[in-house]
Amino acid sequence: MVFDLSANKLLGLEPSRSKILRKSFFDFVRGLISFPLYLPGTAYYSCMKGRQSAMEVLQEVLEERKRSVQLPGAGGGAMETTRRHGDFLDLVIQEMTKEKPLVTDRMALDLMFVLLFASFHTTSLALTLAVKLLADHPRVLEELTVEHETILSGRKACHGSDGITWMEYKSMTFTSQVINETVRLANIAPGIFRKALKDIRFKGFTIPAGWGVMVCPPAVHLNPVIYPDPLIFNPTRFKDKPEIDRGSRHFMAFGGGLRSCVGADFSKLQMSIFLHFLVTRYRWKNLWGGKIVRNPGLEFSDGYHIQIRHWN
Ligand code: HEM
Repeated sequence: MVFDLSANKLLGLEPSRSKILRKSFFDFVRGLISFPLYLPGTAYYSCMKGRQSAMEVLQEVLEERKRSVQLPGAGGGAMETTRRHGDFLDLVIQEMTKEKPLVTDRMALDLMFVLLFASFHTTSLALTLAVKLLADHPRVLEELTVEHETILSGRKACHGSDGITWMEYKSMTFTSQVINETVRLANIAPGIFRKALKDIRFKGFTIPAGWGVMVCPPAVHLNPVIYPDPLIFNPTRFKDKPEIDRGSRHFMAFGGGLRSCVGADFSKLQMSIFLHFLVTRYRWKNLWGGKIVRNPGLEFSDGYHIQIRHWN
């Protein structure tokens, strides 16, 4: 679901076409952090093959879209004369068809690849974990449901529309705590990379200029000094902590600083909408699976299967 939505909003792909791409991305993700042995049968090999076939599909999509626009010099001003699809690729093509484009074909392909990867693998994992944690913590589910039922009754009293408004989204304070607590425990990015631009003194050690530094978010998010009982799912620990929205030394699920996640706000919105409909319309119970492993990223080794039914 998350992949199809991302593929549609970014590249305008219909589900039938994004299915092919999804398979390649799954192969890519499976071997993303693996021993780099390029031999058939290894995780690394399937990762490289997955990337290759995803890039082939993306190349086709890019070529098709380029053919559908009028290039400068071919008469007329690029995008103005062509059909807009209302997706992110429109903007990329718009830049590529300028007289002096900043984006080359290669950059466009890498951009499409990285955005698809960054948007689906992360949010879908976080949502899966959220569904599991809520099923395992009925009191949290109850409080979350109350927040969303209150939104529904307020809406009925006012305008009766079905869509979530921005004000309603902004009123989802407990939902935001649930999301923060879920991504703290999920540690979807097990490592964040930076480069030391100058010598850095740290606790008696020097990190020389030019060295790569791997920041390890789980070491922060599971530190009992910062988060007492760190393995317990307790969304209220994020009550009254608005500063974590920008990322901090103590909360870096979406990274921090200049290179922090560009999709964080989008992803939180997407998760809030998902949770709104989930808790107001459905109930579910665990069937099997749900075993969490770290490889080193979050994985459900035997999947996570639930039975879901209409509730309201
Ligand atoms: C639960 C959802 C998500 C999580 C946990 C997550 C986490 C992260 C983390 C930890 C980083 C590294 C930040 C750093 O180095 O400081 C990152 C970077 C990035 N994320 Fe996300 N992300 C999520 C969703 C998304 C979505 C939905 C998109 C796109 C629509 C996205 C696009 C990106 C991009 C492009 C970068 C690279 C930013 C840069 O290097 O300047 N992410 N994300």
